[in-house]
Amino acid sequence: MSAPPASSQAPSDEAAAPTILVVDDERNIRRTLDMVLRGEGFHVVEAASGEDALKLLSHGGTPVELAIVDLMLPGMNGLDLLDRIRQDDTTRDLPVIVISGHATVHDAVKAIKLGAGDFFEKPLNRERILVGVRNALKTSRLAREVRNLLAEVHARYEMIGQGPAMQRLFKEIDRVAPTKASVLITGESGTGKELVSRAIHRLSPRADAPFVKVNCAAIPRELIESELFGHEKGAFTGALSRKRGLFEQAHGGTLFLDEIGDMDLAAQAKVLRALQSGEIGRVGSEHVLHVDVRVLAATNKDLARQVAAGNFREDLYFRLAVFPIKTPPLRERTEDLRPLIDAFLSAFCKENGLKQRRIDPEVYTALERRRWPGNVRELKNVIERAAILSGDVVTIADLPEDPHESPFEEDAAASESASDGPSEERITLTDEAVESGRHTPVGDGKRLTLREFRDRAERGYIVEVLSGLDWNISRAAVVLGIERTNLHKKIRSYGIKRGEGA
Ligand SMILES: Nc1ncnc2c1ncn2[C@@H]1O[C@H](COP(=O)(O)OP(=O)(O)OP(=O)(O)O)[C@@H](O)[C@H]1O
Repeated sequence: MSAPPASSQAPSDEAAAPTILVVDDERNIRRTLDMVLRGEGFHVVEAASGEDALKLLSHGGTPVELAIVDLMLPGMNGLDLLDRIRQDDTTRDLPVIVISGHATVHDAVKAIKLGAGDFFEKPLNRERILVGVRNALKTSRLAREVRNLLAEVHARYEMIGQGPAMQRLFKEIDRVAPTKASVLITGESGTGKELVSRAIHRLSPRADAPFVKVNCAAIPRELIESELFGHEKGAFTGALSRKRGLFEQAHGGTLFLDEIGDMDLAAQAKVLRALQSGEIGRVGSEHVLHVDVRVLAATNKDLARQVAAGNFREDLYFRLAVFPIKTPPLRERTEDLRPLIDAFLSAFCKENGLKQRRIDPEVYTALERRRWPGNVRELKNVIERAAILSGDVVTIADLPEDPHESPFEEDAAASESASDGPSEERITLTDEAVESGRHTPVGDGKRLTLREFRDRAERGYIVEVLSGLDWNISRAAVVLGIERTNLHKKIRSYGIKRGEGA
């Protein structure tokens, strides 16, 4: 292979040329790659072993932008090297292409699962190398840009979201934060309403003053007034000393009234008065205190409906909803699932001193199919649990059952109407007969068709696997080697009930 002339897509000058690390113990392969890549204007550094490659990567100097690693290395092999690269914070995102001979295609597949971007088979082909290298560099640059954008967004709002719904939300936060307007944040539980309120405070001119949160649902009705406005010593039984209320504590800053939909009507009247006049009085005191507080409120209830039902004051509703913001449910922004999953997994491992995990791509697909009624909070819990259960790679077997999707409950109706499922009347073989291979008909002496026999055997095996795995569908699907959705279908069509065969 002779060095080709530089092409039009070659990096234009030496300073901008990406550095590519070639790791191979065979000198000829290193020379070939060096010639092909240098010919295209790339900068090449070489290592003859995994150990040398790690030294080179940790050495500093010109940052390596791509590594090409042979899987068959003496000492530390290519898979181990890849694993080490992924475990190190400084090289975790380095794109890696693996080189494999025919004998190691299986390992190459394993390497791709471990995060290798591509693989070159020996003998090496010049065009294949150049296309692979350019693609890997382009993909990694795009990924870096997305990461940087996400990091910027995260630093500003402390929330993750790259899809249009979240971009709209961020814009609304930016608009309203600098003002003193009250904001009513509505949205389903776990969608980030509290995070929105904190972002508004942080991005407001009040950022250095207190942010005080009140959970209106958690304070007993008889205590809410003294909690919000404070009390004098002896104002009521149990008022052993003078106490500042939350409005007073938030003076100059922001008061966040969470679960406002659960505040009773008497307290609502007092909050309204405080908002209208800017004046509050401690319980048991004649004194009037002037407070400068910006109020943010949140609820997962339909407050307009609460107003119509007479459970919420209309005047307070309008006072709070000067600027309404709605946090979108997770099922309407599935494009945010992957960045959320990655961020939760990485943060959880870091916080708990665990080795960073990789994610089997099937995990994303499986989680994208869920409905997430508990929204981001539910997703976070699922990921943290999976991180605890998993090994180096989080797989679908580490995911808990989706509590909102049980095929067993829907079974009764489904199995009654299932036309292609096995008919109870016609199937006469017992499980034992199937297991022992005795295909003798029983009952009316009619022989089973092959399809009926196969269905019966399949049903019995699925029940056995499910009951052995505590009826965990994700794990059973892995053991059976089929998609979860396919297993769901089979459970329905065979009319399998949880607990049967026990
Ligand atoms: N966009 C997001 N990015 C990162 N984490 C998020 C995001 N949205 C929510 N979370 C996380 O999900 C959990 C729930 O968020 P939060 O408490 O703000 O929701 P909420 O809507 O106020 O819930 P509730 O109505 O039950 O009080 C928190 O752990 C929060 O950090």
